[in-house]
Amino acid sequence: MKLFSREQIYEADQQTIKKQDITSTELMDRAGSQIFNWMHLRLQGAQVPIHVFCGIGNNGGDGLVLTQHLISHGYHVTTYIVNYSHKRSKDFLINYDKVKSMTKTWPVVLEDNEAFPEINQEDIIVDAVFGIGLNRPVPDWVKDLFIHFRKTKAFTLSIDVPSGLFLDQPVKDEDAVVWAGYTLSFASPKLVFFLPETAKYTAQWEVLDIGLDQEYLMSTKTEADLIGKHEVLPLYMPRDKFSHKGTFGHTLIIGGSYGKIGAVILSSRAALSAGSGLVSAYVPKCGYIPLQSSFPEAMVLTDRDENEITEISFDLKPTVIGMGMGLGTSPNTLDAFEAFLKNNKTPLVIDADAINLLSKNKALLKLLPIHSVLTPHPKELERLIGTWSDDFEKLEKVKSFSKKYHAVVVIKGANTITVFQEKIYINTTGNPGLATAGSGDVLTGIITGLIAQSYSALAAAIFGVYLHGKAADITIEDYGYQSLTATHVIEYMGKAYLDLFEQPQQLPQEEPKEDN
Ligand SMILES: NC(=O)C1=CN([C@@H]2O[C@H](COP(=O)(O)OP(=O)(O)OC[C@H]3O[C@@H](n4cnc5c(N)ncnc54)[C@H](OP(=O)(O)O)[C@@H]3O)[C@@H](O)[C@H]2O)[C@@H](O)CC1
Ligand SMILES: Nc1ncnc2c1ncn2[C@@H]1O[C@H](COP(=O)(O)OP(=O)(O)O)[C@@H](O)[C@H]1O
Ligand SMILES: [K+]
Repeated sequence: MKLFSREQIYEADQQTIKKQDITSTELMDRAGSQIFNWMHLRLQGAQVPIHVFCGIGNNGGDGLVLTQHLISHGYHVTTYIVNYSHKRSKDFLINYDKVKSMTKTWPVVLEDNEAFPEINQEDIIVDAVFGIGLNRPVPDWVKDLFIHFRKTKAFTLSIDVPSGLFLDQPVKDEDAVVWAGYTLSFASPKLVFFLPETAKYTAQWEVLDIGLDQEYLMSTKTEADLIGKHEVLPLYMPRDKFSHKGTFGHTLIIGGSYGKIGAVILSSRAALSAGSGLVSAYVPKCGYIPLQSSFPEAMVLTDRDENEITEISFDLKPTVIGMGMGLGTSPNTLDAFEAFLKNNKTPLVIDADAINLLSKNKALLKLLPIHSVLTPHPKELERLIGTWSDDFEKLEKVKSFSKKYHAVVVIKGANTITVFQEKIYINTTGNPGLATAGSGDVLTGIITGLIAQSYSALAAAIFGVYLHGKAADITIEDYGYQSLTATHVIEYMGKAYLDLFEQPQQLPQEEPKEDN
């Protein structure tokens, strides 16, 4: 799913109005009516007090359309105008007059220095104060209103975006944003719903279809895409009947040190579960027996040293190499890594201590083959690119890094983000069960195993992150969050693949009645 920017959404509005020959008021009607339908389906006329807070722009206008439907369907609704400016939008005014003409109880106008209405925890707040038009910090008294919302603990439904949340700037004051229980967004969810610092402002979100011009939406390229099943299915490569293990490449996993051989076992097993034809592991001597005995499918090569990698030399031609898991960062290992990079031409997936070695010796970055995949968690990323002041700066820095080194960067986290040059891909699978030792090693193995099967580096990163998260999502159905282990993720990879082709469940249909 594309994540449109603010400018693109305004453009989609304009194109829709032009091509469908409708007025902006009609478009607002669609938006407000969709919000109403969503609420009506759930409330079914329940007499819970609903407080609709409308700003003076088009977000407020959406709120006023909603209000009209709520009133005409007999809901217990109170409408407030949050009067932060006198520059009211045309469609706001049209709907303001409509509300006034249909009820004797006119909207309550809230100004600075006025008491806020009493709201109980069981009530519903609809937040239509600011939408995507927010362009400067919210006035102090409006911030106080948002704090009031939070204190009531009432369920808060935000229209389009939680008010006070900028689409392209960090939040400087978390009290100046509405903390939504649910956000109903138009055109697309917004990038900020997925970034670590701003995701918390809406517990859940949903996109409502307001019939925007399909041609514009389809043909417009976005800076960010949300990755779900629909997006990864076209990446999937089916297997030919006459294929053999050589068809699916040879993965080499390089890593491990005394006490950290498990990381290599996890990555190697994950590469095989992802579908790599052959898997070899290159480890210090102490890793030989653990690998051979726990993972019979792998071939094992060893360093001359017992405890750490001191020289990377092997007599095989891998399709791709995944490296860094459990590697350590000793001077001997650094020397081996540098010597290896100077001669290596094989595609690389780089994780953990291999990232740390690169971070300490930035000159080595130039030795990476193009389209290397790096899979840092936030701490590793910080070592690699330096600190950032907010998520937006982080993304910009990663984009620059990706362009400079022609690398694919996988920023691991709750919504793992893959960055390649100017474009970012936000993953939707995965869960907190993955916050467990070794799950990152598994991810590196999966991505490496996909490249072995001739997926491009970018496709392997996007698809690998998706499958890893999906396997974890299926695992928790059996094990719950706490008991999920990295090994489970490997074992559930098959189910993650099968899930790609599972049809959505259909409600059982009634049998046709037989005529007597
Ligand atoms: N396709 C779609 O998605 C559709 C979208 N629609 C809806 O339109 C919404 C966008 O509406 P919008 O452009 O009128 O802006 P909105 O957010 O209501 O703000 C109002 C005005 O407030 C001002 N302002 C800004 N910051 C301020 C501040 N801190 N303190 C004080 N004032 C401030 C600023 O005006 P300014 O004063 O800068 O001239 C701004 O224009 C969108 O989110 C969605 O709900 C649907 O109706 C149709 C289809
Ligand atoms: N809360 C979470 N939600 C979803 N995925 C998560 C969460 N926490 C961690 N993960 C995923 O788990 C993996 C952890 O990787 P990493 O920190 O390298 O672990 P390790 O070094 O133990 O292997 C990453 O793929 C990350 O995206
Ligand atoms: K809003």
